[in-house]
Amino acid sequence: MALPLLRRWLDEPGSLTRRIRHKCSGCFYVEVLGERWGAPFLDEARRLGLRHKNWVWLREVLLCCDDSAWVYGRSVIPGQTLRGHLRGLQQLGQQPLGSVLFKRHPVSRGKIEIARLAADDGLYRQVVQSTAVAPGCWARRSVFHVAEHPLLVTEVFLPALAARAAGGESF
Ligand SMILES: C=C(O[C@@H]1C=C(C(=O)O)C=C[C@H]1O)C(=O)O
Repeated sequence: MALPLLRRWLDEPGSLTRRIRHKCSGCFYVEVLGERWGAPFLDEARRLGLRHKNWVWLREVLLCCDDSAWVYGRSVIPGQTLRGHLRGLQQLGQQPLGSVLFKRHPVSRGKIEIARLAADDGLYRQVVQSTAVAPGCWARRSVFHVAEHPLLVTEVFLPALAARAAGGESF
C-alpha cells in the first residue's frame, strides 16, 4: 500500500473515530480487545517520558465497520493522567476514546509520527495476536495532552481499510 492512498488517514488531525463513522456506510462499533494495567513498550515509555517499568493503563481496541476491523487502536495512559475527571478514561468500554478526547478542553495533540510496521516490531506482534494484519502496514501515533496530562495513542491501519483506500474512491 503506497503512502499517498492512505495519506489522508495518516495525516487526519482530528478524530479518526469521526472519520471512520463518516466513511462507514454501515454500522460503526468499537471492539474492546483489552483494558488493563501493564508495562508499556520501551519506545512508548520513552515517548511519554516514563521509566520503562512504570505501569500504565493500556487500552486496545478495534474500530470496526460492519464485520471489518479498519483500525487497531492502542492507548497508553500514565497513572498520573487518570485523575479527577480523567478517571473516566478507565471506564470507556465501547465508547470511543476519541469521543471523549476531542470533547474535553483543553486538549492538544503533539506531532503525528508515521511508520510502517515490520514483522519484528513489538507493536506488530501485539496486533497480529488480535486481528489480520500484514508486515508493512501503516501506523501512526501521537501524544495527546488533556489538561496538561499526557496519553499516547497509536493507530494501526488494517487491510480492510487499506483495500478501501486502494479502491481509488476519494476515501
Ligand atoms: C483518538 C481517537 O480515538 C480512537 C479510539 C480509540 C479507543 O476507543 O480506544 C483509540 C484510538 C483512536 O483511533 C480518535 O478517534 O481519533
